[in-house]
Amino acid sequence: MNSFQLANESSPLSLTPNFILPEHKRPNLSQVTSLDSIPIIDLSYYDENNPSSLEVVHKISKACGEFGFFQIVNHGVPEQVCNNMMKAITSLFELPPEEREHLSSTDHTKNVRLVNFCLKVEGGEKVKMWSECFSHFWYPIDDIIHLLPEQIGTQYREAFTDYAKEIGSLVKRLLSLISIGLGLEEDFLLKKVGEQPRLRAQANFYPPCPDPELTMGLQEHTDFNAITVLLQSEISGLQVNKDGKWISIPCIPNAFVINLADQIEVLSNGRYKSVLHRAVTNTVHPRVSMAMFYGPNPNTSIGPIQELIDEEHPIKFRNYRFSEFVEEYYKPERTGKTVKENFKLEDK
Ligand SMILES: O=C(O)CCC(=O)C(=O)O
Ligand SMILES: [Fe+2]
Repeated sequence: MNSFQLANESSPLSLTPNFILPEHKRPNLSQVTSLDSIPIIDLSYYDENNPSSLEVVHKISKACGEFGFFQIVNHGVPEQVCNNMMKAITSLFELPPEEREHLSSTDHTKNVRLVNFCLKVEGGEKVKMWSECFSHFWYPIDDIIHLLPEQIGTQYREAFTDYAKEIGSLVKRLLSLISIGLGLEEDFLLKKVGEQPRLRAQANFYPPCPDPELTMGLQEHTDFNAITVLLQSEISGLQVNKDGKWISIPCIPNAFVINLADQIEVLSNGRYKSVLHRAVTNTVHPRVSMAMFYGPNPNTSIGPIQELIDEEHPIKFRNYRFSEFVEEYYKPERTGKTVKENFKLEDK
């Protein structure tokens, strides 16, 4: 791919001033470390009939508390299903800009939308991100797949249908491992989050960028759902914040990156973390990723789980309806601050 044109722009992408971040928001790539990394967990060691597999539960629990992120291998999702998904996403972003433009929308409530995100800088102009993202609901898959517009061809529909079914089962397994790790009944989180989940998928495309130091593929954020399963192409770009430092996440063949999102942080009363992460660009290779967000239905009431509140762990967040959180997230005047801070209780 030589040049890429964002769907809502009239000329090929170039590093014009509206993509250039103010200095304090730039990625500062020389400070990023690859020495530390998020844990890699082999799920094939987990067997519910075998107590030694509690080691997997323990590893996940530790990763959730320390990093809020981990990678999983031998997760049981066929390689072919993942490859087909990646190919379909790549083809989608190869559609001519005028075809993608029909999908463009700034309305976050739309079932299907294509967006070029912006960063609202306090006291400044909006800065465009060096990426284009295509998102839509993914549950129940057989009901939503035919709602995708015509230009989303059969390659994407077929690949996505297979992929969504696999990820649906994988998330259920992960939620049960995470529940056990928290000392809860195995189906606790699934019941809480997954009765009638509201799930979005987001395919991200990051074209090569002439100067990755000046721009960002996706600005730092925490995910506001419950848990995210990320599939990335073999080009790295994801970075995770650990104790104020950025760590770059290596690409491992046939692995998924799992991250906890805000609702699990609240439900676990802060024991598990939803941490800041971002995507940076590179000068040579286009990069593709697919984030499958798994979150509660807007009517679900969320708050720290009773069993996880005690003298040593005083309650950290107030109760709310998930729709309230989402509303706060999309407030136009919102700038950098992560939304979960608004639901924190004062330290006593
Ligand atoms: O592309 C990536 O690696 C990160 C994507 C991401 O964080 C998101 O879609 O929320
Ligand atoms: Fe994210």
